[in-house]
Amino acid sequence: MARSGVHKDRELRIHESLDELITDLADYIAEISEAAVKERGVFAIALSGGSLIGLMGKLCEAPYNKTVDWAKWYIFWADERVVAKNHVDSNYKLAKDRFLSKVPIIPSHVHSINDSVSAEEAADEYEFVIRQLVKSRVISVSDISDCPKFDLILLGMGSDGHVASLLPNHSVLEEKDEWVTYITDSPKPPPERITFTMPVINSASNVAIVITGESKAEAAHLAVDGVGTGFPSVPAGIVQPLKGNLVWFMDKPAATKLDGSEFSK
Ligand SMILES: O=C(O)[C@H](O)[C@@H](O)[C@H](O)[C@H](O)COP(=O)(O)O
Repeated sequence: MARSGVHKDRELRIHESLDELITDLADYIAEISEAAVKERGVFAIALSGGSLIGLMGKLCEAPYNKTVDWAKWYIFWADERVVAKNHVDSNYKLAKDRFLSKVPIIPSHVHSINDSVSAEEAADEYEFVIRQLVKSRVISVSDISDCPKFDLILLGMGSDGHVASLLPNHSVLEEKDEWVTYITDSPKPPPERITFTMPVINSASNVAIVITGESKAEAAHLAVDGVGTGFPSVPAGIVQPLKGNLVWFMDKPAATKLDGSEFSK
């Protein structure tokens, strides 16, 4: 690993190469899955869209395809584009084509959104599904908020610093009451999306933000270094699980603008 350590209270794992990042990410996910299955008998994981899914690809290969207890996995989306499930923009389709169809996850454990209703209805229905699964303890519950406590939420970050579909300078960032909400004006197409709210992300047991490429370097700097400085950070900088762990996975180009010689070289 190029550099790994705590920087401004954040656990950063900055990798020399994408291959190294991909292996570390697979090991990290496999370890959290094993710990959750040992502790709770199940593993509830929320995915995002974008480059993240390709970066998880190693999980479909040996040894992970054999060693991970796939039958205990329950899949959710931290955000989803409100398009048909077979649409090229669908995060479900992306995950299905590149990951879910390659490992023995039980189809009924895959909880995607209803793609035949409006964004608002899809968000409401998705929250209802999550509420049922919290009741049956497939998803744990936070002991400090009334929020669900996912075992792991995986996030990518846009070059504007958004995570899930929580956009900078958007009222969606202020949503505190709902678990799942919606937007209809995403600048990154398609415009209609559902998204976990920040309180849900910050109630997870584990959150990973996976960032690659130089186009993310400025936002990574604002997110990681902007915290505690008194000025509003980008949405990624507001991710800070209240009682969970947060790990930032980066490649070197994404880390080039971080403060401090140790991390920015
Ligand atoms: O559906 C989406 O668009 C996402 O879930 C979004 O939050 C994504 O993770 C980031 O935009 C990063 O995407 P890239 O890694 O492809 O830049």
